[in-house]
Amino acid sequence: MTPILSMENIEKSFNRVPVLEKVNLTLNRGEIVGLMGENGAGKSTLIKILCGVYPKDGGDIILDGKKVNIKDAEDAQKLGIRTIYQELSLFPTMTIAENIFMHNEIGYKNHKGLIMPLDIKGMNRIAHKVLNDRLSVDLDVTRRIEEIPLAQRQLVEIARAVYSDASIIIMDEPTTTLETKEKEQLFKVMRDLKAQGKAIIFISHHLDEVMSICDRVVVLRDGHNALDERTSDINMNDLISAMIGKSVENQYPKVKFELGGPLLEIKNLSSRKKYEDISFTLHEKEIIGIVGLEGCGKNEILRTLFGLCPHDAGEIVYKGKGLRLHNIRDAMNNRFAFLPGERKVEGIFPIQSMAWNTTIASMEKILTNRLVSTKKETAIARKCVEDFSIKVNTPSQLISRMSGGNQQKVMLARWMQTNPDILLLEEPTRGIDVNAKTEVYKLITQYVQQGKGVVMVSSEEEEVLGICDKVIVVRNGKINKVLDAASASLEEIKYYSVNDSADDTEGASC
Ligand SMILES: Nc1ncnc2c1ncn2[C@@H]1O[C@H](COP(=O)(O)OP(=O)(O)OP(=O)(O)O)[C@@H](O)[C@H]1O
Repeated sequence: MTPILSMENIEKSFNRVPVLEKVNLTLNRGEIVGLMGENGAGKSTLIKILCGVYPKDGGDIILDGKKVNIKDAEDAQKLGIRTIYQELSLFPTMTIAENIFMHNEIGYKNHKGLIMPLDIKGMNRIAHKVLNDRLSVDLDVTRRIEEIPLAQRQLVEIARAVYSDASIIIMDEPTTTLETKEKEQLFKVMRDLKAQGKAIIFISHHLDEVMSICDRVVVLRDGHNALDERTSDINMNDLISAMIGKSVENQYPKVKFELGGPLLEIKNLSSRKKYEDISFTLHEKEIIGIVGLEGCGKNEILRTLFGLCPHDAGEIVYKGKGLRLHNIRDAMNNRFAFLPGERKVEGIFPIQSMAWNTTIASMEKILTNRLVSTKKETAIARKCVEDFSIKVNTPSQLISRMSGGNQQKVMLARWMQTNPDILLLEEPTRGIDVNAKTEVYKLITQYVQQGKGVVMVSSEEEEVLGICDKVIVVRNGKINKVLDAASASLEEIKYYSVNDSADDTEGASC
């Protein structure tokens, strides 16, 4: 059978630095192929070439047996290639139906060929049918995108691809912001699309997801093909070895330190409609994880500690003294640091260099006579490149031209540079590959060893159990359960995320 897609010997360099060297990727109808590799391995670049974002320097793209020349994104769409990026491209103030029909509107053409007026009823009916019949999803298509949760927005993007009759659908880390139940729904939709003969490329750093949903996996390493195998013929260790050239002995290098005195005491903290009566103590050398379903209030609790979310009752006591955190400046003056989860929106300064982004929170270190010393800035950036294994051509490279995972490492390096006493982390390893995750865990461990404290919010329950001392499960804005990470299980975290601890039954193993 002729593959629907065959990318052969694809080559690409940026500023004469090779990023892809003779890379091959094939895809068959009704097949889901996982595309994996370390941060900076070249996955997004390969996909962007397929979608017409970047021109290739060499090699061929063959669709259904015919060589094609994809000049731009419009070309790719005409050829039936659609990408669903993490940052969705929907119009928030328009309805689900209007988004599905964007650029494909139906209605009555006027004498200039413009579609006026639109057949709103007809579009609503068809949009509902696409969602219902093709994706088995029941949504009110007259709702605006801004009114629906992220997971549903992703389904709308997929519906748009399906309606435009895409035969190749590329999903770039689609599960990063999804909860377990939403992931299951997405996987069901992917299986349905596969049964309809669609071909899917699934990019993910989650080995378990790739092993469970993909038929085949292609691994890139440093811009070369490192593995192309059916998932049924390999195991996770094979995948890790192909990605990083060695196996990971212990993904969570947790060291249990004897805790010091109280560093931060949170007493009956409340913020109207967000969370209520939150109390816990963070000790020196302690890592606390806060978990719970999306919207439970966990992020707002963390953000309050960095002056980003106001609270209207309760107390924050830091090293024995009551603290007022009105804004970020207050928090930074008290040596608090915060790594936001939405890297692209709140983290990076895209038009600045990697070095600039690394040092922006610790400017005092790079000043000479009150002027920025580029020499000092570069020296710090170079040290961070080494300490955090950051892949970048030079520290002067624009951060927006770095791979997603490497941008995340720069964010962490930025805040570590401030030498904080308390590190507040929101989804610290989002978009980071398996090897880099372990490096980040090691860095966090070394950091708390110096008597510092970490509070982190993460939707990756394994990581919370793997590196935290204590796990606080928040449900409906309240602390529902506090678990000892050393003895708790994933099932307990999931259970207390959706069930009140007051209703504990024998089914809950706690
Ligand atoms: N526009 C660009 N200009 C210069 N270099 C670039 C550009 N885009 C990507 N690169 C470089 O190409 C390499 C591969 O990046 P790419 O984004 O393809 O990696 P990736 O495998 O998708 O990584 P991640 O898992 O972190 O998203 C990186 O070293 C990156 O810095």
